[in-house]
Amino acid sequence: MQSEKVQKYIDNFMSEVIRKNPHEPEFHQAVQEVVESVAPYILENPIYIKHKILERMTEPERVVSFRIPWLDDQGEIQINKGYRVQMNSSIGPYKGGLRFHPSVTQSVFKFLAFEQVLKNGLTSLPMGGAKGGSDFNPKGKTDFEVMKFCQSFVTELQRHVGSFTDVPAGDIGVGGREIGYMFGQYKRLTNRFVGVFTGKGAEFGGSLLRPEATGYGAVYFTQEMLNTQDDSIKGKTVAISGSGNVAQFATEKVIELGGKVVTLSDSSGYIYDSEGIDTAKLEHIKLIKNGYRGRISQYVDEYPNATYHPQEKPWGVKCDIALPCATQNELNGDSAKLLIDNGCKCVAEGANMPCTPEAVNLFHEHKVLFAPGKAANAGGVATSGLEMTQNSMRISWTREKVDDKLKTIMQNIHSSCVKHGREPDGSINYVKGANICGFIKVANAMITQGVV
Ligand SMILES: NC(=O)C1=CN([C@@H]2O[C@H](COP(=O)(O)OP(=O)(O)OC[C@H]3O[C@@H](n4cnc5c(N)ncnc54)[C@H](OP(=O)(O)O)[C@@H]3O)[C@@H](O)[C@H]2O)C=CC1
Ligand SMILES: O=C(O)CCC(=O)C(=O)O
Repeated sequence: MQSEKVQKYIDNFMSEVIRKNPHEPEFHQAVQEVVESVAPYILENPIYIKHKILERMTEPERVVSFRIPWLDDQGEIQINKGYRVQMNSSIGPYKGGLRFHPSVTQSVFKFLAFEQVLKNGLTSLPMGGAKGGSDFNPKGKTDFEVMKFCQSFVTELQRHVGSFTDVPAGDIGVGGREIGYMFGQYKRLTNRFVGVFTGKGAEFGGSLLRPEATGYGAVYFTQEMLNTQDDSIKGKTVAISGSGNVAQFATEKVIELGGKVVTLSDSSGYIYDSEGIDTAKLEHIKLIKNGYRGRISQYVDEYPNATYHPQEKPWGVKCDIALPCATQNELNGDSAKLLIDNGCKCVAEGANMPCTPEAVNLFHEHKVLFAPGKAANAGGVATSGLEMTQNSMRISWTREKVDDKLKTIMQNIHSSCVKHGREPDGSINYVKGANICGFIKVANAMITQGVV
């Protein structure tokens, strides 16, 4: 419960954000959460009010949107819409992923870019925040069509990015295949072999462990949260949503640490395997999703003891830990109630903003350990930062070295959340901790750089 003065500040601020950014519900949601966390801190430190930091932080430095024409395999012209939201460059070049999914809007990219600014601030690496992508749907497209689309996308995007300007990476619908095509086209257009994308193939400058980093990092963060209660992942039952990059590698790390993953999902439904998804089963899922680009339902063809639940989410199963790793707002208040009633004690967001505000409030109310995405999934962008470092130095670190650095970064983010998120009753509000810590880093850089 906020004081009357703080609540008034939040309400006034949000009504202005909504007035200036109409019809952008995801962006409003992301800003509201941050403002609620930082408002008391800002009111105690009026320098941030004088410099209008929050007003500037919620206005993107630049938004570009553009046409992407390309020819499909039938020779027909297709037209998609492209975006890049360059939100904040006060602590480094813009940095953040590209999403290819038919559901994207400017609101989605603004929320993702805003989250990215604070997340990147938490990593302690010099990266500003951006996000972008297209309403292109890679599902059902041939490799050749994906390549032609990526080439057209980069033909416009290349004007706005660069290794000292803006360094995109992957997100939903964008993995190693797409980054390879985009890197190739950028090199061809500019005649420069530079680290303008991260998540590249290891043969041409990609960091070892970048594909694994978001999922592994989310599990390292979960482990840190459990450590505060003298607990661990070993022996725990874990429900995971999604079956893409983040979900696959979160599953891999949970298995390695002795936990039992019982669910994975995609946008069509979820699978439940009461015996647990072991390494061999996970390899089969990787083949289905990355090799055939198939559906998670195909898992039960190979493992008939498991069950498939079409059009449902996995949050009704009994578990100790939940890792939502698919997309925004996939876990609502009703799902949170189910998880709490079934004894779930820890939730860490592998995806960006997968839990609705109602769900987050319930987790806090019931003292469920809850990690927001900007802290828990920061391992991906942090390892992208490590890829940028390796590219600048023209060297390649071993997998072990990158993993050590990733672990340390996740531990440091956890400590920062504890520092700023400790409540009077001793519990840790990781949302508050992450938001205040990310805010301070970016805000102080903005003040130092003047009114820009
Ligand atoms: N990749 C990275 O390094 C990082 C990713 N993230 C976040 O993690 C999340 C997952 O990204 P990533 O694993 O890379 O993406 P992928 O494209 O590899 O996988 C996405 C997964 O989520 C499912 N999904 C997508 N949209 C929906 C939807 N509307 N409803 C239900 N399921 C959906 C997909 O199912 P289907 O196959 O049916 O589409 C797929 O299983 C995103 O929120 C992303 O922003 C955060 C930090 C870094
Ligand atoms: O690696 C990156 O630059 C971006 C990762 C990303 O998109 C995210 O953290 O949401």
